[in-house]
Amino acid sequence: MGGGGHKNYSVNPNDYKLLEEVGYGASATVYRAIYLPLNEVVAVKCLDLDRCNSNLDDIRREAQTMSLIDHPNVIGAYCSFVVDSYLWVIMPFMAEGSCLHLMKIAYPEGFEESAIGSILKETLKALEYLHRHGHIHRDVKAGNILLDSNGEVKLADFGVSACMFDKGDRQRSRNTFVGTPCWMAPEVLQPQSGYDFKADIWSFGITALELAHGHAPFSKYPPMKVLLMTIQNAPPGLDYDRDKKFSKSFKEMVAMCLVKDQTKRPTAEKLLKHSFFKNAKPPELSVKKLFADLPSLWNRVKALQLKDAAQLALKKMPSAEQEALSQSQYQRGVSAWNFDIEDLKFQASLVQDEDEIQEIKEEHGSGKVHMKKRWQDAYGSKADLGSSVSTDLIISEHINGDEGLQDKGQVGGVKISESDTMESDSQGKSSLRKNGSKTELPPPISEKDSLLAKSRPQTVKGRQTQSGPLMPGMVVGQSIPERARTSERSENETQQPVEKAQQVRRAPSFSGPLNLPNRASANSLSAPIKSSGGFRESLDDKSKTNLVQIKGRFSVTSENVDLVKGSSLRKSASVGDWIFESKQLPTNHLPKEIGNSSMPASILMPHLQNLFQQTSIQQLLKMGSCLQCLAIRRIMEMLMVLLLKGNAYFLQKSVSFKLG
Ligand SMILES: Nc1ncnc2c1ncn2[C@@H]1O[C@H](COP(=O)(O)OP(=O)(O)OP(=O)(O)O)[C@@H](O)[C@H]1O
Repeated sequence: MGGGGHKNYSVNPNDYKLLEEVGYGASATVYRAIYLPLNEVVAVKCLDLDRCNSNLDDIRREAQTMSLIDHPNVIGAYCSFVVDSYLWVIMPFMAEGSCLHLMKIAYPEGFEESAIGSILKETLKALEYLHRHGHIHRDVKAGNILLDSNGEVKLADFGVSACMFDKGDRQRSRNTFVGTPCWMAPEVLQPQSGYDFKADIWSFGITALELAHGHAPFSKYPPMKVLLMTIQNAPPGLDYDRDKKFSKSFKEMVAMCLVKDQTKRPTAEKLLKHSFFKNAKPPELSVKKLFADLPSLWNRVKALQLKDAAQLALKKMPSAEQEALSQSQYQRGVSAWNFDIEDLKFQASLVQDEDEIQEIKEEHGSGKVHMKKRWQDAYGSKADLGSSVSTDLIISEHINGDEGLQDKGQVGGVKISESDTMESDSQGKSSLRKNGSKTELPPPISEKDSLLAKSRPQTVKGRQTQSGPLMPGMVVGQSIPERARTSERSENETQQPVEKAQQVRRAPSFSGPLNLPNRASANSLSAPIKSSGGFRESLDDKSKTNLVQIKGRFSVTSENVDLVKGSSLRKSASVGDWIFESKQLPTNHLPKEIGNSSMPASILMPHLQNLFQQTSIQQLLKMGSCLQCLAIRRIMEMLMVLLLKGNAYFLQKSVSFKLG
């Protein structure tokens, strides 16, 4: 397979010894591992096929695409094969993980410009390569830019993401509205506009801001609000007071990428010639030093998990483990959360009148302090990492050589070794450094340890099924298509052993309302809502007539769907996707009783849904209509009243926005 140079990597899972977990995404867990025949460290991404929204053909096609990728700045796969219900993707191990992880752990306010320049230049080379070969990455973000200890930079998640496989007919037939707006170009969000590789240039510009600030613009807002802001507001840029430190050429480069008219955005090739990149330092000079004093990747990951677990534990809300986690994750702009009252409040506030939008525009443009304050309120400042013992768990030397934090179970049928780690954490430090300043870190406390233990997957012996690689021309084991095609089966059905082993992290379900991984996930701490990834094929069949929009990560339709009844806004099977489902109802007006808050929510809900449905998102987005906004807002307020009265129905349901 591609990306592997001339070495051969076997498709036998027993040839890979899984070591520490180094990353966790919407649908996959990534392990550092040893490829035993060569005694070589590799990364193994265990992609949960049950959480993929794709059939095996899509997966195989993507695997074929991957096999053709060969560029030093694009991470390829050595090989891939199926183990139980997991697709294992074997790839080079990037010892410093993603830029997102690095920022979360040590640079919450972003990197310095020289490092940003180097990282972006390497990423842009990757994009130039992909675009030249006719590919759109569609998921450019700091979380998908991986770093190696020598400063090497690689763009990841091309063709391996579960969501990348989620495309084509299946996507269409679901009539869904999927994705996250933060990195998305306006044309991707807007119906009928279509998009091309220039969408990656927009995302690249957003990623530049993400690296500069530690977060993507608007990332504290709920998806719909971000969507509106992306479309209606002036493009974000480096115009805050805090951005004075950045060079003119950096600002100019970002502004070139973040032009709403895609035709006016430069190509990757042209952008590479910009002075900002011409003057960029080699990554070994500017990137390598970023992690010089940091603990090993897996210990950073553990620290992030601990931090999230601690926050979860300290949430006061009763019986709300997931809810609490969702809150915490939501505030961090992550890929998954549950809708509860607070979330609904957020959602309610996302529909703004023009005054509000104007206020945000001004706020954004002028970089007023309270924007920053709000950001800090939501995310915490850099001091979060170490300042609050009660709420934040931090890396400390105690994490190194810790008390069994590693999984000692089996994943995908192969035992994860604790003792066979290739290198001990000799780099472990008792403090973290951020931009030269040190943050002293308290030791973990027992409560946190116990939380972590709780979040560990159970040790379950998994069945080993080596089913062959997903390679061009190769036949995948017979059981796999069946498995892949039944990926939406009920969770009540018999689970595979591996699923059981990981069920603690599999709260996202196919059958229920929006859920969260009820495990502190280092990745989900910071990862934005996962895009569905994959290429949306151009729509040429008649079935698209009800589609409001499908290209890109968003697919908005007005067509009736009968997916998960009663749960209309939920995560897709791959956790990070938002799905706004549409369900036809008689086009009656709201009943008179709608103002009566004693009316059962179960009765009221369909009418609310219907009303939402009547409000075309397309029109809403295009018009930015005050009237519609106000109408929706009013409905949301009524919904709030009901919710606040403790209607359990709503508390357990994902809120439904019928916008299609
Ligand atoms: N080759 C690798 N070497 C080291 N770490 C990796 C590698 N690939 C992925 N990771 C880590 O694992 C994390 C999750 O991987 P990945 O993003 O591919 O999974 P995902 O399910 O697609 O996640 P997401 O939902 O964030 O896109 C990454 O953010 C990164 O930190």
